[in-house]
Order: sequence, then C-alpha cells, then structure tokens
Amino acid sequence: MARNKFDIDENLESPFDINHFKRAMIYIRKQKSPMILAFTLSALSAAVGLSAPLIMQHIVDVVIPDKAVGALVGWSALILFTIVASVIMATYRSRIMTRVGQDIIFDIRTDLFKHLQELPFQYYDDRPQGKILIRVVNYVNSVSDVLSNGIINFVLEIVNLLFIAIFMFMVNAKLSLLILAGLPVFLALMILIKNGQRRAWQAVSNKSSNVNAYLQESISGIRVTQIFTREQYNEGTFTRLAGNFRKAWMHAQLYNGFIPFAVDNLATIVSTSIYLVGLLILGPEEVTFGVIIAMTSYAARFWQPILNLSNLYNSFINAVAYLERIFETLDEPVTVSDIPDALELPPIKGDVAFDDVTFAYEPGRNILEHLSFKVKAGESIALVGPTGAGKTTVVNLISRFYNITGGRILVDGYDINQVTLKSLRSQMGIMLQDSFIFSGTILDNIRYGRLDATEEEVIAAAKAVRAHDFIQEFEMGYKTEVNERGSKLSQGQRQLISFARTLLANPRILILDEATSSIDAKTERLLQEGLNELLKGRTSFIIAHRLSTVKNCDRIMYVADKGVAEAGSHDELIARRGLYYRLYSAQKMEA
Ligand SMILES: Nc1ncnc2c1ncn2[C@@H]1O[C@H](COP(=O)(O)OP(=O)(O)OP(=O)(O)O)[C@@H](O)[C@H]1O
Repeated sequence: MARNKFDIDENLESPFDINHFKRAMIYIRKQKSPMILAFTLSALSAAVGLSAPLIMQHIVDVVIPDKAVGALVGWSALILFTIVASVIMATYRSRIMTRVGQDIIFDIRTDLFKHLQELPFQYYDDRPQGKILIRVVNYVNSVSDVLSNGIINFVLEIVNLLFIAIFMFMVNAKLSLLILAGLPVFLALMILIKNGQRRAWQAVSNKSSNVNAYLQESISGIRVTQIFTREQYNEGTFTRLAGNFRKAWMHAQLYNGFIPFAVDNLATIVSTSIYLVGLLILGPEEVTFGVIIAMTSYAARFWQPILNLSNLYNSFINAVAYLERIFETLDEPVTVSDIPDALELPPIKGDVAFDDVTFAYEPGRNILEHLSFKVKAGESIALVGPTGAGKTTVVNLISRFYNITGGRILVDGYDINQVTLKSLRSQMGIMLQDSFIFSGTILDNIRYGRLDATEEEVIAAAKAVRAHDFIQEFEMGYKTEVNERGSKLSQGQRQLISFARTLLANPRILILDEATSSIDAKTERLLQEGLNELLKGRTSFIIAHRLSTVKNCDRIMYVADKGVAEAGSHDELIARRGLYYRLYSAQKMEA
C-alpha cells in the first residue's frame, strides 16, 4: 500500500463484494448454537404475536355479536398471554444475542491483534497509527451487531413476512394481493439507490479513519504542537477533518432517511386502498368489518418487516465498508516471516557476515549497495557516519526486520533468511533508538523480553548498566509504576531501563543504537566499565554519534555512500586521516 497521510483517503474497493460476508461466516459459524436458539425464540415470539389479529377478528365478528361475555374474557386473556409470552422470549433472545455479538467482537479483535503483532516494520512505516487503531476498535464494534443480530433478524424478518402473508391470505386473498402490489415498486427504488448508498458508507469509513489518524498523531505530538504554538492551526485541520466526517455522515443518512420515507408512503397508500377496494369494490358481503380490521393490521405488520429488512440492508452495506478494512488488515502479508521448513538457529557463537548486501526501503532507492563485511564472534563493531547514511538500517537487517533486496546475511554461517525469526531474534539483544517504555512497573519493563527472569537477575542487569541507583531512589523502587512511553522518567533513565532490558536477555549478539546518547558523560563512563565486563565474548554492534563512546571498539566502520567507506581500529583510522579522522577532529574541537 502506498504511504498514507492522515488526510488522504484509503483506496476504495469499488464493487460490492459479497465475499466479505462469506468470510465473516467463519466468525458467525462459531456461534451457531446460541444463534439457532435465539432464532427459535424469535420465531416463536413472532408467531405467538401474529395470532393476535386473528383472535381480534374472531372477537369482532363472532364473540361480540353473540354477546358471549365468558368467551370474550377467555379470548382477551389469550391475547394477554400472547403478549407476555412474546415479550419474555424476546428479552431472553436479546440477552443471548448480546453475548454472541461480544463473542464475535472478541474473535475478530484478537485475530486482528495477533496479525498486527506479526506484521513487519514496513507495515507500520507506511501508515498512520490512528488508521490501524480505528480498525481494531471502532470498525469491529460496528460490524458485530450486523454479524450477530443482523443475520438473525434478516432471516427472521423473511420468515415473519412469509407468516404474515400466509395469515393475510387466510383472511382475504384479493386484499392480500393488493398489499403485495407495493412490493415491486419498493424493490425498484432500493436497487436505484444501492450504489450511491454504498459509496456514501465507504466515505463515512474513510472520513472517520482520517479523523482518528489525525487525533492519534496530535495526541502523540502534543508537546511539539505546544512548543510551536500550533494549537490554532491544528484546530483548523481537525475542524476540517471532523467537518468532512459530518458531511459524509449526513450524506449517508439521506439514504437512510429515504427508506422509511418510501415505506411509510407505500404502506399508507396500501392501507387506504384496503378501505377503498374492500368497502367500495368488494362490498360488505365479502369484506366484513372484522376482515377490514384484520387486513389493515396485517398491512401495517407486513410493511414493518420490509422497513426492518431495508434498514438491515443499509446496515449490511455499511458493515461491508468496515469489513473491507478489517479483512484488508488481516490479509496484509507478513512479508518478513519464516520460510517453509525454516531451520532453528542453534545456540550461536556470534559470527556475522554481510555478503554483497543490497537493500532498499522503497523500490529504486537503494540505501545499501553490494555491502560486504565479516565480524568474528566476540568482536565489538562501531558504526559511525553522517545522519541518514544507513547505520540503523545495517543493524535492522541483522535481525531481519526487513528483507534485503540482494545478497546474503549470515550468522554463524547460517543465512538468516533460512532460519526461524524467533530463533534468530531471541539470540540478539537489540536496543533501538526509541527506548520505548510500556505502562507497568520498572520491573515489568526490564523483564519484558525474558518473563522468567528472577528479581535478582533483573537487579543484576540494572546494576550493570548503572540504573540500579536511580531506581532505588524511587519510593517503590523496582515496583514503581511508569506510564506508557515512560513520561515519568527522564530520557536518560528511559535509556538505562531499556539497556537493562536488552542485557537481561543475555544475548550473544548485542546491538546498541544510540543507547547512551541521553546519558550524562559520567554515568556513561561508569556504564562503559560495567559493559566491558559484560561484553566479553559477545559480538556487539554499537551506533553512536559521540565518538568517545566507541573509540575502544575493536573495529570502527564509517558508513557512507551506500556502504562502509572506511573500516579499522580507532588508531588505524586516525592514522589514515580520512573521513573518520575528520569527524573525530571536529568533535574534539567542539569539546
Ligand atoms: N522506514 C523507512 N522507509 C523509507 N526510508 C527509510 C526508512 N527508514 C530510514 N529510511 C531512509 O534510509 C536512510 C538511512 O536511514 P538510517 O536510519 O539507517 O540512517 P542512520 O545512519 O542510522 O541515521 P541516524 O544517524 O540519523 O540515526 C535514510 O536516508 C532514511 O531516509
């Protein structure tokens, strides 16, 4: 999918695709038993309710003229019973269906979440988070009612319609045909508005997605907004997006409103015709007063399911717009995944080799070209070089967060494409530039990658990276609750916690991307001492702009021009007086 900004509508899938519903049956089928029970209750409730007009007809035409008071009480009690029974069954059905709806939401949502966990970095690079969130939260909610109650009601309304027709014909066939005559007109109207209605609901889904994306982005970036006092400008953008949503919604409602309007008018015309045709044309011989009462009641009842079916149809059209988005997410290919019969990478020593590696995030724009280098187990490698040169890219490729375009990357001689991602990544300790902190305690955060780590191990890791002291200073120590993104912590504290988390995994290969950039020089020096001990025997890749951090690495690789422009130890590169020397001299002068 193309890159997508908050105010760019996602592509619409033009023709109505019934397969979305067929596919949704996977979720519905799981609820078969409660749905059949709910359906039976509804059918019974409807059938019991439908007998009331017949009883009424009998009371008016037979019981009242006979002045049979006893029978009148009996029949009235029966009507009361039908109403009570019908209400009880309807209430029980509603409880069952609430549960079914929630189960469907649960199933779709967990499937979506599971898939989102597996989608590669590239997926998240390409779209606003808000557009992903809205699918899991709002769209799933919006389709659940249609997939549960909607399906049952649809079948029920059809059965209801058939029952009403049978009862109607039992009373008077000619007047029944008159009631049915409005149906073709109504169907023609529905077909006429179908496409416009569908497009209107797709627009609603797009515009709500845009609002969500901008809202999410604005909340994440609120600090920058306030620093640059962009509040008013952003309000303008939000107002525009919210206005677009309102417009799309109002437009879709026009179609919704049209349906009851058409049904009401047709029902009124039909009911009036019953009086006219019944009394004036057919005459009192054939059409008694009781027949008129029963038939007008059936006419009203007949158009009610039609109205309900049309509203359901409208909800189906609406739900398809959301289902499209949900299934699109579920179908998003996991481009970085295990090949069939992928090997389990055995416990590694830590050799890494790039063999003629070419890589592009976007086709036609290579970030690395024909890059080759070998790193022996236990070596410490520094990656330095200008901003945007590709240092992070190199380390992201070692863990196979992206697929390379050409060449091979080997770990202990194994092509990383041939081994399972889990066996590869679980042997690496990766600390990304964004030291993300999750909501929970500091202990939970350090233990994030190794849930079985003991408290002693957590503390040892924290001590090694010099995080222990500041953690102890919090009143609750390791049990201190931190917010998502660690807003209670300083940037340096976040880095230290994230560092401890990486070390706790006890990896053979350690990747540190600007791991100490926010840590003061003194703490960094102490941390370095602790690390020297810990890094012994492990392969490490360290990216740092502060060259003092990486001076002592076994080898320094200067990344530039889509590859490694210079490589060697600090002393070798200084003696060469090339790119690294210039960078180092510039930093020294600044200091
Ligand atoms: N997800 C992405 N999609 C497309 N292009 C990207 C993506 N990530 C990085 N790039 C591009 O790839 C190039 C290398 O980026 P990379 O993050 O590897 O650089 P870096 O050397 O680590 O930079 P820095 O020192 O600023 O962290 C940059 O030109 C950047 O624009």
